[in-house]
Amino acid sequence: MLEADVKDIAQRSSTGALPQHDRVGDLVAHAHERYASVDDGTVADYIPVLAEADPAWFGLSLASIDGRCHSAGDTGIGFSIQSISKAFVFALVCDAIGHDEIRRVVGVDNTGMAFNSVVAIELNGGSPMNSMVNAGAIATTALMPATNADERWALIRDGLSRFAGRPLMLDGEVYRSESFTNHRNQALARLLQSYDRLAIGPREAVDIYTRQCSLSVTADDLAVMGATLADGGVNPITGEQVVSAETSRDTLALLAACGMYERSGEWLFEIGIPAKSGVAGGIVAIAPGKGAVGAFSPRLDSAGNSVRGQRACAYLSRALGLNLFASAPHGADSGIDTTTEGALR
Ligand SMILES: NC(=O)CC[C@H](N)C(=O)O
Repeated sequence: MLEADVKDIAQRSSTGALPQHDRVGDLVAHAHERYASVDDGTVADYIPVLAEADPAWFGLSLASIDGRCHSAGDTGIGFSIQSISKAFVFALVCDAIGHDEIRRVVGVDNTGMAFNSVVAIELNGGSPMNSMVNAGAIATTALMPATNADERWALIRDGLSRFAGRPLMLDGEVYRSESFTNHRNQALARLLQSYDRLAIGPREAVDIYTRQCSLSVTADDLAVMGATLADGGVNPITGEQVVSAETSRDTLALLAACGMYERSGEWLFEIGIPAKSGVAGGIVAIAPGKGAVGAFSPRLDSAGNSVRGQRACAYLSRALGLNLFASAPHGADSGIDTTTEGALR
C-alpha cells in the first residue's frame, strides 16, 4: 500500500507542505526498512578511526519546519559530522561577511573533481572554487571573523550547536586520528597560502577545520540542522534565528551546486533537493519550506557519499514530493510521473 501511494503523493505535493505527520512517519520507517539490507559501498579508512564504524549502522530522521521529528533505526548513534560541517560553517561565515564577499573570495562553482583535489586549485588559478570541497572549506573557516584561534573555534562550535539546538561535542578520538593523518589538507592549505588565498595561517586554519569535522552528531541532529536552513534560518525546535533567511537561501543554492561534490549533478537529477554528505556516512538533504532528512550509514560510494543514505533520500524525495524541479501542468489533476525509476531507487 505504501508503494502504491507513493506515486500519488509525488504527483500532488512537489510544492506546498509535507503530507500529514503520521504519514511522514510511516514513510520514514518504510524507507529505513527498504534499504537496511543494501550492502554496497565501503567504510572510509583514510582517517584511521573511521574504519572502526559498524557497516550495519543505519539511521534515518526527518525534521519538519514545525518542529516534528520522525526517526527510524540508529538515529541516536553519534558519528563525526565531517564534511557536513562545511555547509553550516559556510552559513555562519556568509552571514558574518556577506553574500558578495564569500562569492568573491572563495567562489560558488563546482570543481567537478574529488573533495580533496589538489589539482583543482592549480587548474583554477589558485581559487578553491567553493566552500564544499576541502580547500574551499579550509579557506571559509579562515574567514570566520575572530581575534584569535580560540575565539574562532568557539564561534564555529557554538554556531553549529545552535543549528542542532543542543551543545555539540568534539569527538577527541576522531580529532586526534585526523590530526595525525591530514597531510593532504595541510598541503591544500599551504597551496592556498602560496596564492594568498588564506586569511589566517595554514596550521590554524587546518586545525580548526579538523575540529569542526570532528564534532559528534546524530541523524536526528542532522535533520534539525537541515530543517533550520529549510525554515529561513530559524531552528524549528528552539525557535532561534541562527542565520538570516538570505543566508539560508545562499547556503541551499551552494549545496545544490556543490554539496555532493562531483556527483552533485547526478544527485539533483535523481533527488532534486540540496544536500551535503560527510565521509563518516552522514547526509543532510533539505527541502526548503518543508524540512530536512538526516541519514547515517557508513558504507560510501567512490565519491564519499553514503550509499544507503542516498537511496533513502531518493525514496523520501519521491514519496514526499520534495523534488524542487517537479511541477504539474496548470489546472491538471496530476503532472509528470515523478516516480520514474532512476539510478538510485
Ligand atoms: N568528505 C569529507 O567528509 C571529508 C572530511 C574530512 N575531514 C577530510 O578533510 O578529508
